[in-house]
Amino acid sequence: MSIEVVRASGIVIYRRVAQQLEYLLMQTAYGNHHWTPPKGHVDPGEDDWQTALRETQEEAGLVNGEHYVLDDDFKREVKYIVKDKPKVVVYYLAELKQELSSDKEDPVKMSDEHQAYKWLPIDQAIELVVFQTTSNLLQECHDYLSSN
Ligand SMILES: Nc1ncnc2c1ncn2[C@@H]1O[C@H](COP(=O)(O)OP(=O)(O)OP(=O)(O)OP(=O)(O)OC[C@H]2O[C@@H](n3cnc4c(N)ncnc43)[C@H](O)[C@@H]2O)[C@@H](O)[C@H]1O
Repeated sequence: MSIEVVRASGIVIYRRVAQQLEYLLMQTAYGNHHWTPPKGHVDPGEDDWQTALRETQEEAGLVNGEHYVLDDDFKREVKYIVKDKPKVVVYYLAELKQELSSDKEDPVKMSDEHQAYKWLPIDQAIELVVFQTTSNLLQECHDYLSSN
């Protein structure tokens, strides 16, 4: 018998403010109000890439090309257990366009699924997400961007 794996996908979006990288985190309006990058379940007939773009638009109001530029080379998986089922979240990486990278021009528009969002430097972002696997993902993004 095969084990059912819950699959989701999303995008780690960062912006550059005064030479510093800030990462977008969103807080759920439900459950334990945890913080993650925009992401969601892969719907039937979708691939990870389509889901990531759709969920980012639905949850943050951000559109590929209009608001952010995706990194072609970065793709990582975060794995954990939710309600006894394994879950895999595929994350892509994207930079918010420079002309939108200030609080004044901030284009993020939340849906009802979230109650707050923040752009945070890496140390604060890692502290807020709490979960080790998601913290590791953010650190990996940061190391990748710092070395490029
Ligand atoms: N409790 C609830 N009450 C009401 N409606 C709810 C609900 N949970 C989900 N929904 C509904 O489901 C929809 C979400 O669908 P989607 O938006 O499509 O999917 P998702 O981001 O993957 O959902 P979720 O927030 O549950 O996932 P996560 O893995 O972060 O989180 C799932 C669990 O894993 C935990 N978790 C997150 N990241 C983790 C990690 N890295 N390691 C271990 N646990 C982690 C979270 O704290 C959380 O407990 C919402 O519209 C909402 O209506």
